[in-house]
Amino acid sequence: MSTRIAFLKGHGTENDFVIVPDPENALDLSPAAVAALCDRRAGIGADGLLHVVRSEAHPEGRAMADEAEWFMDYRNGDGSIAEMCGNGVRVFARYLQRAGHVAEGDLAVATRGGVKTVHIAKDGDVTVGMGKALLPEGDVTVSVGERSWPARNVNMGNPHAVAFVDDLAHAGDLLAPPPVSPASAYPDGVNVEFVVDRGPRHVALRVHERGAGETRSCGTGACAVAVATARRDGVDPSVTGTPATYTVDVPGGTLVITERPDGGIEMTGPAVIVAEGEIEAEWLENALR
Ligand SMILES: N[C@@H](CCC[C@H](N)C(=O)O)C(=O)O
Repeated sequence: MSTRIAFLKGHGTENDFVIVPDPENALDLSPAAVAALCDRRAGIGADGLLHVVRSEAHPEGRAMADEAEWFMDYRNGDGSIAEMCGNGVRVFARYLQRAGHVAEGDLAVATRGGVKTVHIAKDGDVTVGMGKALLPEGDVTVSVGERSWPARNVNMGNPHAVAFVDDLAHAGDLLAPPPVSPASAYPDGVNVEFVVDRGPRHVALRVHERGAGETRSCGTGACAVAVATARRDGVDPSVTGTPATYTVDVPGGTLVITERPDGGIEMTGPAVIVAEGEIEAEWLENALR
């Protein structure tokens, strides 16, 4: 490991990330190292970490290298691995553009959830083709204290439970993961979204993310919410043949989600780089002691 490690800090609707460019996959980013970097008091602080690696250089990216030059090795803030991060992939693309690796326009990014197509627009927004939602059968219940709600199980490459509530305050302080039952529906843990209506095809959410706690936004969560809301409303683009667009307010901004008749979901929102710097290798070594 070199004595200093370059990093950037970025966010998408305030879902924030430490970005670590490492094209040749030379760094040993253990779960403990990721958790130390994402620590908001003793580290840089973030909901998650975007390890930027050439697909060819990463064992989980290699099979996608013909389609996508870059692999998003996404880690949650507690060091755990996740399949996908919708805000992360947009910030990842913004980093690649800023670093001169790609131009505005379309690019493909390899993720554990498959290859995603990203469009970097001139106006600053970034759109990602998230693929299709899976809606596993079976009843799921989300609880907070004395209250509980039926929830929709939605898989966006990663697992979500979407509960419609009367008031977002009913989600409580979200300092701990809200219990979801049956636990067997989510053997690898779950991201939980609480949703209220704001208007026609317009909702707002709060989210408790697996591996990160309550965050200001979750892109895969916003897509899960858009699909769950559409089905609740009797809207299914594969039946009507018409795309359905939902506006999803998150605590950190707004995301616009469109589901097409072929089931493909696109998400648009801002992606911002706010700082860059160097990590002291000595600090990291001490943090891991
Ligand atoms: N914030 C992300 C989701 C990150 C992964 C999630 N915590 C999980 O463990 O599945 C997003 O924008 O999608």
